[in-house]
Amino acid sequence: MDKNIIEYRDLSIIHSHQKVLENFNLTIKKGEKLLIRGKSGTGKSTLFLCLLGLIRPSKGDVYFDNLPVNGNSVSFVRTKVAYVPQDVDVGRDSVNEFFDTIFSYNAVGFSPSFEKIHRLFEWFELDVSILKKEFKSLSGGEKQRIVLILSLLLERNVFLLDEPTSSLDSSLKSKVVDYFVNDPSLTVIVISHDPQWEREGLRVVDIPNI
Ligand SMILES: Nc1ncnc2c1ncn2[C@@H]1O[C@H](COP(=O)(O)OP(=O)(O)OP(=O)(O)O)[C@@H](O)[C@H]1O
Repeated sequence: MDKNIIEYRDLSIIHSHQKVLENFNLTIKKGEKLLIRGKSGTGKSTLFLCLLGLIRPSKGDVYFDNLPVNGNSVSFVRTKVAYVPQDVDVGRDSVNEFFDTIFSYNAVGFSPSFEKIHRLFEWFELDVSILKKEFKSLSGGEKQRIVLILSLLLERNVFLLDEPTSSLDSSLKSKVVDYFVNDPSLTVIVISHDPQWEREGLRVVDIPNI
């Protein structure tokens, strides 16, 4: 576990004249598990969006697998990273249609097996009948688990999880944390205020107020 997978070098972000991050440095090694904490508005989600090329830094660079994230590398980065945002809106689609849409993209290039879908539904305590329901009609906790399952079905090794357990009860939180923390092949960066993520071996990074 000694190869750097993500590096924020001297990153500064200014959103509409407001300084959000200033000279921020962070190096993440392959297989590491990181918990990002900090007050609301300190720029935690912005760190994820910079890595995905959705926000351009005002100063500094982000590197993924030693490549600077820019117009040439961003599609590569997006095929390697699974991003779970705080809120997901998929219109009126059923869960099945939502999955079909994601797996129809050329950048994904495969469909998950039914066994894998069923195994994950079982692990996260969801009934497969939910596949037929409108995503919009699900409870907050069901939606969170569906999006986490989707991120795992993508078979990527780097996970950016933005408050992924905020709507789950304690026992489900623990299952989600177990799943992501116990697999040494995964690099996991989670933004959460939930103490359940504070596991041994997980590095805590506090984003300062500026
Ligand atoms: N596209 C944008 N344009 C202008 N301001 C933005 C933009 N995106 C984010 N911001 C501002 O940048 C700051 C940091 O936002 P960010 O979402 O990264 O914070 P956060 O630490 O993840 O917050 P929270 O814990 O509340 O989710 C906030 O003040 C936000 O309003």
